[in-house]
Amino acid sequence: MIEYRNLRVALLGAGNVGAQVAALLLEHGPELAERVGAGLELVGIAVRDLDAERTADLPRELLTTDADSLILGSDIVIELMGGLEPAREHILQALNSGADVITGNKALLATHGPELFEAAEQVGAQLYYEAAVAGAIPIIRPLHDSLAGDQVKRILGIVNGTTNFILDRMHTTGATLEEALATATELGFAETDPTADVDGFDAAQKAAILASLAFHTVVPLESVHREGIAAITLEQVEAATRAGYVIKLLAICERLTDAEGTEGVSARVYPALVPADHPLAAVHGGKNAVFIEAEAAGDLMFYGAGAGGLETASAVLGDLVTAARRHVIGGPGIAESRHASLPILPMSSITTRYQITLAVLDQPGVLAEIADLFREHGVSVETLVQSVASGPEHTAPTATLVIGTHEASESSLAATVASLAASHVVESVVSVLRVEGL
Ligand SMILES: NC(=O)C1=CN([C@@H]2O[C@H](COP(=O)(O)OP(=O)(O)OC[C@H]3O[C@@H](n4cnc5c(N)ncnc54)[C@H](OP(=O)(O)O)[C@@H]3O)[C@@H](O)[C@H]2O)C=CC1
Ligand SMILES: N[C@@H](CC=O)C(=O)O
Repeated sequence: MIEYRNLRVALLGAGNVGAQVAALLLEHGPELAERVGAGLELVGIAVRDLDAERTADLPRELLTTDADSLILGSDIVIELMGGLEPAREHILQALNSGADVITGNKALLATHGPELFEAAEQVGAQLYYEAAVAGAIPIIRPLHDSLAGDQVKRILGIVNGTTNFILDRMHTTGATLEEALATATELGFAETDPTADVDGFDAAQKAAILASLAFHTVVPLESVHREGIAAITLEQVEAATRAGYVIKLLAICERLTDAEGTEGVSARVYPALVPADHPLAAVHGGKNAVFIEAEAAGDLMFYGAGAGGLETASAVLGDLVTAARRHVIGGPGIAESRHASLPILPMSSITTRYQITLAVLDQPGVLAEIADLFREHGVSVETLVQSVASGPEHTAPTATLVIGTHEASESSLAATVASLAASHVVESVVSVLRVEGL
């Protein structure tokens, strides 16, 4: 028996995700009302173009281009427009009018999160964002609530479906990056501007959100080290496979102590070699997975669809039910806890393992010379594989060396690579990849 008045829900955006949210809400409205204890009335859907094709059949009379009027008088506003503006303006307008807000907009949260959370706190409203990281996978609520009493040490995640899809296609079918990206776009994984995926911006935004939440500190987007997959070649992918690895774009958020003893936070995104038998290597297609290492809970893994309209709509509707229940039950909003103020450590503070591929002269003394360069910079070599190359492009006999290191600091590794590049026995540094998950 529902006694509470209907809650007015405004939806901003009816694209890949928004259209599915609207369709599910209209289809399952009565069932959701039972779960909430109040009816959920979709009062309108703001779009740019009333005549654009939609991925779901939506009642024409719900569509409007007047987002401002729609927000006025709504209890809950769902922002699925994407981009920074006018999404930021609309969210602030909604919060300031006392509405709770749900968003999947990681770009906005990573850029203007503190301002938005502050605005929510001021008026006692809630800002929910489960869909902003890893699509359908519940990861925000576990970090926000379930692990609130624990100490998160490290998060290692595949958080961008598009790049995982691309790398997976390159590994499994030999497709080029461009071919695989075209398919990811058709499937609705890719951002409107897919360089946001390929160049690691999307993953960096998610890393900033995860690190801020996990370490209760503000981790600005600019502090996230970012490398994308644009430079990853089929040759590197094949070489990784031969060596027993797969290449994955990883987001890593870590609480660590640097060489000077400063405790801080590192958030970074880069393509890394992951051992083929590691669980992350088995994350295929547009799927995402997030590992969390926590002091008391130990290792946790979350896996599922990281992108896609329908899948992401599930996370949005979960937030909607949570927000609506709070309206029915009442009580103040719970402010985001971001007051730890841990320093953000630079990339030079991190340590990991590396795999360096070199084209070198194939002549006596070369190995000794290269070993000396590693020793000089304090980087310990763990494995070395040599293969001899021949062909018209080689004027002198050339060999390829694939060198795996023990754990080394980023700064020592950078110095080693600079010395290798300058060495007369090295024709070129073919690639440097970090190795994670060993
Ligand atoms: N796609 C995915 O798999 C995932 C997406 N997200 C996030 O969810 C959000 C939505 O993504 P997605 O659905 O893919 O985006 P789309 O680009 O497919 O859809 C955006 C929607 O917003 C509308 N819109 C854009 N600007 C305005 C404006 N100024 N005024 C009114 N309406 C506007 C568009 O209207 P019109 O249709 O008329 O052009 C469109 O309906 C983004 O923040 C994205 O990062 C999060 C997780 C996964
Ligand atoms: N473009 C994103 C969509 C979800 O956040 C991705 O590929 O993961």
